Amino acid sequence: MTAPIRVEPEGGGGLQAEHVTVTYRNGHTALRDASFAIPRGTITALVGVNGSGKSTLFKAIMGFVPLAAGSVTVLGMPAPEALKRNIVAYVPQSEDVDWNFPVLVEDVVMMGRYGHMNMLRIARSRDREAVDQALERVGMAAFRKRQIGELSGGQKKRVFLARALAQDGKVILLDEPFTGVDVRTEEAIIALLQSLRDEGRVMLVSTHNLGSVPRFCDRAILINRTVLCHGPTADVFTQANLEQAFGGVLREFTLGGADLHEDDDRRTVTVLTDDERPLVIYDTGEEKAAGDPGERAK
Ligand SMILES: Nc1ncnc2c1ncn2[C@@H]1O[C@H](COP(=O)(O)OP(=O)(O)OP(=O)(O)O)[C@@H](O)[C@H]1O
Repeated sequence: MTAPIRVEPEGGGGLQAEHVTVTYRNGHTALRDASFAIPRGTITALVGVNGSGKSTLFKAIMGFVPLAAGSVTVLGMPAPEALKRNIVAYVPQSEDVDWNFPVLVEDVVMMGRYGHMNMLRIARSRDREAVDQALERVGMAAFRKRQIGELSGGQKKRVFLARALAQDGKVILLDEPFTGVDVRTEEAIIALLQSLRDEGRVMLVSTHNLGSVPRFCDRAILINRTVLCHGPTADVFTQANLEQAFGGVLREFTLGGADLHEDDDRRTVTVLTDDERPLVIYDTGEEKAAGDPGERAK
């Protein structure tokens, strides 16, 4: 793979990683020299093949795994400081959660308030209000007395989103929030993320739903054990960049000519998919000027 890019700091002081390297205890380096910068008030997609280091990046930002090198800056402060101030919320992948743990939905959401409480963790009225509002906002208020393990996959995702809302995270990391959810729930989650963006929060969302990314993400990061390319979605989400990031893993087919038209129309439709919702690229058939391929690896 190509060498990582040099990142110019961008305005807004949102979330910035500089030369981040993560090596697990077994000696495996899952991320090497990964750098990117995301401004405030944006939704950024984190996209890459299985094992490319998406979850590792989230865990590194959250301080769950140590950085072997590099640094992460959150809203202009070092990540450990931002974590101490409860600014970063994390919605983990479903596989990373023990659903058999006997806990009510409202208790899960209250966990988002722990960082705002004292050592005894006694909830005050503002904590309870935050939980109520968060449950309302994700449409799960009616389920608050249910055991978390009794919910469907999409409902569980919404509860964990509510926990992040109750925490009032200014930076929200979501690890595959759309996996296993139906289209309606996906739409509801996207609408929620958009309203959080409009409040000026920073969202980093890992996803395999390539088709949804251009629709709701302002920016994208392509990752494969380092950051290959990052920037505005329109610059990053090109066929060439995605093919580089996914190699042979991506399914791709292009329809044109007699497959698509009964005349000599030169337009084509290309479908790229990582086996979730596909990205569809319409080619007008006109000669394209050489575009700026995002802020990509040189
Ligand atoms: N605790 C760990 N110890 C050692 N290696 C690990 C550990 N967790 C993950 N890895 C390895 O690090 C690499 C990156 O894993 P990671 O979970 O970050 O990938 P991912 O991009 O989130 O993948 P997916 O799309 O499948 O969720 C993989 O090769 C994985 O096997």
